[in-house]
Formats: sequence, C-alpha cells, structure tokens
Amino acid sequence: MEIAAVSTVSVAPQSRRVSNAFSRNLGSVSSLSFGFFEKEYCFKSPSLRVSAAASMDAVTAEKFSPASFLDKKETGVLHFVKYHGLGNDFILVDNRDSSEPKITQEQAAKLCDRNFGVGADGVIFAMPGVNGTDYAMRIFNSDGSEPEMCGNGVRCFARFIAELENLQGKHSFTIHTGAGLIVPEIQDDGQVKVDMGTPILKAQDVPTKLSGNKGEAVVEAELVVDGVSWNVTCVSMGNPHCITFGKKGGPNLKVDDLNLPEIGPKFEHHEMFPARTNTEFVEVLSRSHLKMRVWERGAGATLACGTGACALVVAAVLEGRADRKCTVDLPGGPLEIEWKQEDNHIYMTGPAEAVFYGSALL
Ligand SMILES: N[C@@H](CCC[C@H](N)C(=O)O)C(=O)O
Repeated sequence: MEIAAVSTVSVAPQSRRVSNAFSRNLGSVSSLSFGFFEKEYCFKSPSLRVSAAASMDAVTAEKFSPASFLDKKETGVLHFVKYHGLGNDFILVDNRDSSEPKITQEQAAKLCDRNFGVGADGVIFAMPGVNGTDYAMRIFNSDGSEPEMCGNGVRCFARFIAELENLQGKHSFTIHTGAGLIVPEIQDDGQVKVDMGTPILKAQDVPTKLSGNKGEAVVEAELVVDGVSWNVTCVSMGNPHCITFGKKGGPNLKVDDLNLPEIGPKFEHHEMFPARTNTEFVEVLSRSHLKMRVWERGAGATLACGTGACALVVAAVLEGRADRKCTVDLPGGPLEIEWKQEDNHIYMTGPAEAVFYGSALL
C-alpha cells in the first residue's frame, strides 16, 4: 500500500475509537503514535484512495472547522465525516447543494469495504429538504443497496447537521426519508431523541408474504428457515424487520449462542420477504429490558440497528413479552425505546459521535 503525506488537517473529539478506526485504515503503518496528527495520509488502492485525519487533542479539535473542511471542492475528491451510533458506523456526506447523491451506489459499496475502503455500514447523504422539511436523508447500505431509513444513521445525521450549521445545544430538525417524516432532536447532553413515526404492521406493507394472523399483522407466526420452525413477528419502520424470540416450541433465545453469519443470510433472503429483511434475534431480560443481535439487510451483522430496536419493542409488546418503554441492549450499547400509546409513535434515544474526517479520491 502506498502512503503519501498530502496536507494538514485534523480533528476528533473521540479518542479510542479514532485510534482504532485510524489504525485499521493505516494498515502497516503501526509505528505512528496516535496523538494529534499534523498530516493527512493518503492511501492508494486500485479502486479508490482514502486519506484520513484524526486527533485526540480537544484543544486542536476546537480549532478545526468541519464546515470548512467539507467546503473544499476538488473535482474527484469526496470529503466526508465518519460517525457512529453505538458502533453502527457511517460515512456522512454534505450533499446539501444537490438532490442527487455525490457518489454512486457502487462507489458507496467500495468506500464501505473494511479492507479496501474507509470501512462503514453505510453512506449517508445530507440533502436539501423535500415538501417543506429542513433536510432529506438518503442512505446506501454497505452492499450498495438503498434502504428507506436508518435509525442510528438519523441520529448521526442530526449531529452532522449541527456541526455543519455550527448549532449548539438543543435542536430539532424535520427530515424527509424513504420512510416519511422523521424528527430527531439533539438533547442538552448530546444524545439524540428521534420521533421515528408509527410502525407498519400490515403484512403486505412490511412487506412479507406470510399471512396476517392478528388482523392483518404477522405476530408470533411460523417461519421455516432451513427446515427449522421459528416464531416471528414482522414490523416495518419504513424498512422491513423480522423479529424472533426463539424457535417454535423451543426455549427463549440466548442471543450470545447464535451463529449469526450462518443463520442471518437465510432470514435476509427468505422467499417470504420479497424486499429481503433485517432480522432481530431477541432475548427478554425483563419486561423493560431486552437484548438483541441483528443481521441487517445489505450490511450483515452490525453492532446496532436503531430501526431494529424500535421494531423489536413493537414485536415484544404485540407478543405480550414487554412493556412499551424498554432499554434495548445491542452489541454496541443500549438504546432507550418507547412506543407511546397516545400517538402510536416510537421514540428512540441514543448517542451519535463523530470519529474522523477524511477524503476519498474517486
Ligand atoms: N442500521 C440501520 C438500518 C440500516 C438499513 C438496513 N440495513 C436496511 O436495509 O433496511 C438502523 O440503525 O436502523
């Protein structure tokens, strides 16, 4: 891998995560110390070149302006900020000047590659609003496919907008997504609370070919995967989710015991899910505390899925396993989820953090 020092940059309020992400990108350059980087390093690969900058120095971070970094407009260069929500990581692109994504789905898939690219679960574009909303959000999964919504992504989106617009403290935005209107609000403590809208339960709208067994909803229905019967509930948060608490007639799941890479793709590509599906495997710790692992459509096993956490609380309530307000433990950390009776909306609260700034030569 060829590495060239090309310019001066830097930032990043996060420390450990930065050094991990950066060291992964640095590959063989392990002798560098992870303090404040005065230089931006550029990596050559056959398909794209990526440069990244990171710092653990809060004082230096204050001097750094993300807006001016992203304002640089060289042809063939994509400036981005990498964010994560509980380890569900995204490349955020300032696309406010156009309703067309700055990169193609194929380029997004290459950037998301954890060995030959930046590494991420998806690429998110901050775009001009639609029908009076403040902004629009589009996202490409790491396989290049385009989902309707992303819960962890929309929290990152809100923090990204706040950085771009230099907003401090509490702020909320109206965001048009493929799942309709989504409203994140940055809290005083930096967490983001999101009005995720209402769940969709009608089988054909999820979509699933399984027949509705509770009105038009699919609740605790049988799904045969590779000859094994699972109980599943299907919920759409704009994007499709299949939630299971265990096999038919079997004990409750112990999610740590699952072989996710083996079983996940069989759910994702099951013929009962015409648009593929995200799958949440859930263990009930108490009526207000659930633990999950997820296999995401188009991204595989991820450390967190916000829409998935919302969908599984709906499923747990419909199956009588939990109350409407729950803490959901994901591999990357906890989310607070509430499915409010009064307005049928789901509210998700959790963190979102910037971890590094970079440039990719397309
Ligand atoms: N991780 C996301 C969901 C991203 C989209 C998903 N892979 C799909 O294809 O529907 C979240 O936090 O919600």
